[in-house]
Amino acid sequence: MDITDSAVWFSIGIVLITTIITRVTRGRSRFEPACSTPPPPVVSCGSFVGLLHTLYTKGLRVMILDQYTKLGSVFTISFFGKNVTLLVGPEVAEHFYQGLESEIGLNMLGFTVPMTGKDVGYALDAATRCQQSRFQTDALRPSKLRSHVGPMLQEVEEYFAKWGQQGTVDLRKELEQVLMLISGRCLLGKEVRDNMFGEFFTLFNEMIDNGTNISNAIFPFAPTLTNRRRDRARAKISEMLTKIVRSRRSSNQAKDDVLQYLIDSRYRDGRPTTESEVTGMIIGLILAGKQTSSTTSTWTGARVLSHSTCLAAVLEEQKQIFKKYGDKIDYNILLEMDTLHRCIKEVLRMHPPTPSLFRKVHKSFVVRTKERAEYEIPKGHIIASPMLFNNNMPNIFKDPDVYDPARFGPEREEDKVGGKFSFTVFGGGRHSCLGEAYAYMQIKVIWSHLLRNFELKLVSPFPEMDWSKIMPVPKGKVMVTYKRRSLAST
Ligand code: HEM
Repeated sequence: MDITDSAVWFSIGIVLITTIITRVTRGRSRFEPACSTPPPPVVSCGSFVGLLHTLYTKGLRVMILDQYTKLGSVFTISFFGKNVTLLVGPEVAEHFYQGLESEIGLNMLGFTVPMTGKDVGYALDAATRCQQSRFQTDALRPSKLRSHVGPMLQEVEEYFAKWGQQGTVDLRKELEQVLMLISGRCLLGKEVRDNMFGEFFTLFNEMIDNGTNISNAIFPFAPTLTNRRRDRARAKISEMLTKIVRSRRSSNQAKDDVLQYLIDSRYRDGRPTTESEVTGMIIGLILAGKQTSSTTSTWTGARVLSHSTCLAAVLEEQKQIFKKYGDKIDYNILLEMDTLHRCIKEVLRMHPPTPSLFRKVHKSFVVRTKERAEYEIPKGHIIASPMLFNNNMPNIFKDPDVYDPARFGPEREEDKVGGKFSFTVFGGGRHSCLGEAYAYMQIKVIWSHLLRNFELKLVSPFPEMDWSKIMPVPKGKVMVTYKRRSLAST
């Protein structure tokens, strides 16, 4: 990781968090009852300057490592009276992921509300959101996913059929496109995919571009130009989707896509979902899955194509599967692609699309470190689970800077040996990702097709990380040359 960039990212993160805490805590009592368990050690204002210096000169990981070595796995960064407590490593992560929402809040995700709308997700109370999560979980469960493989494959085949015999492309742009087509087809359905795909995703990209910057996260409702652009795009998206939901309902058309599942979902009291809830939930799913999957697909290309042993291993796997099943691909065959799966998982370890998760403490709680020290994390603190650091802890992941997919193989299983919360790239506990299986599935459909049909070479330098977004992405173009080939003849 680029040191300066990570430093900038972390500083921006700190500023963002401070601002959010200020906004969230404004007007509330600061008094917390005294207790016998001590609070975590604090990186005070004095050391804060040193901390920033380390951050800018040596990077985020070294900075956290310094504090981790000095203070242990739980420490608070305190500045201008605000507190962000880092919970480093799996031993102290349990309550972060498992705590009740009344105790550990998700307020940090409030910036998504202007995009998903006031009737869904983080705009709602936990009980209603839980029911909506159930609709989304059901829509993405394996029994439903099976039927998406065919349409995904068709989108992928049609898209890459347009490539010539050989050429040079920006892999990042190509993969973004194909993933949008897959979302259009499997999540949104035929009306969007066939009739308004271009317009829909132009608007969607406009909404994301103007809605997921650090500034939106700090001031999601301020009357800024970017917020206005975001809202304008969102209003048009909402209009398009509302028309589709209304038309499907009035004509009793039943489709096999996630949108239809959300339209047909009912709350426990029998109430059907409203148009604006369906619209908000489907936007939420695309929002959660689009950037994360396209970033991961691009990194998969960059890593595998830069690593001859991995490239040979994934190719050999495709050859063996091809020998067994010919060019047929279905849900079960995708599950057999273990080597490819591990290559993607290792990419996620090294390039987690969400480098850290944040929560707000609503009720003080006690954590116990592996050295048996106990600390009470006071109400009002922001807590962070820094995946970017956790995924690189050498006591869990051997030689963490080395791209080594075999670490997840049956002999090593480093993520399991380290304990329940060692690998939280898809979150964990109460709010773990609902789209994990879907994400792996679409990335495997794309990469198995590319490996089988093209000889690829990365021709631009290995990409750096662009930290200017809430979800960092590969910086610049990721240029790749391709030449058609047939796996059967290799
Ligand atoms: C490589 C791809 C992906 C990664 C790395 C990823 C990562 C995550 C993470 C870390 C969380 C937890 C957030 C938190 O605890 O604050 C999450 C939640 C979520 N993800 Fe994903 N995600 C991916 C793809 C997807 C896809 C494709 C979908 C849907 C189609 C999806 C839907 C969701 C939803 C709905 C939640 C919210 C769960 C809740 O709040 O209960 N994700 N994801």
